[in-house]
Amino acid sequence: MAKCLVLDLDGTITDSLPDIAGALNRSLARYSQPPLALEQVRPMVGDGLVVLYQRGYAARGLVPSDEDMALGLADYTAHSTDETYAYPGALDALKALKSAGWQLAVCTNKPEEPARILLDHLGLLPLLDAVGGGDSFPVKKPDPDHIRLTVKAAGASLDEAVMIGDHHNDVASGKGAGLPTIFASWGYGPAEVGLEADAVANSFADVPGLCEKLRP
Ligand SMILES: O=C(O)COP(=O)(O)O
Ligand SMILES: [Mg+2]
Repeated sequence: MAKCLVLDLDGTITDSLPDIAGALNRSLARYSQPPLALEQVRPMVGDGLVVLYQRGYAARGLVPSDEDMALGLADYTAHSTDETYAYPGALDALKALKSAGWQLAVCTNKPEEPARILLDHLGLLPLLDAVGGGDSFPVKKPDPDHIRLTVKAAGASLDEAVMIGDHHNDVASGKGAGLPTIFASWGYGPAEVGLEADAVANSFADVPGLCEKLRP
């Protein structure tokens, strides 16, 4: 079996914050609430859209209804590529790993439909062996089974996999599944998450080398 890099999506491959915050703020505007700043939304990202909406609404003293959630998911899915871009070097690093024989899988707490739309839009989907979304399985990060099921869907082995992410949930779930972990320092997580990881990447250019080091 081939080696496999499991990648988080938001804050690791893509800077998705503007579109996530945009959808949340359009939802809050329905209740005449002023928009939350990107800096306020950034630490709310990481546990999927439902929790994001709960946190965003809570910041305005509100609780989202089921209808708010359904409309919010549809709105985000329709706008997930408006202002979201891959971080510099992402495509080159993933192509380099692929050429070196690595399999690639995305494990994200974002729902699978907008995740696939976004990855397809950025030209990354053809490089991937699996996309494990926040609603693809009965579990999501930080549950290590989200990683295990994504690696399995890629047809890869946990013994040869590496996890990279920008959030405590990524490092915790990766470690829980027995994977060496890389902290993506350019994302949304606080720098302290790097202390929990086996390695810290400061740009995508670091990633292929760290992968080979962690799984020689
Ligand atoms: O949508 C989220 O809250 C987080 O998504 P991620 O797991 O790709 O960072
Ligand atoms: Mg993330």
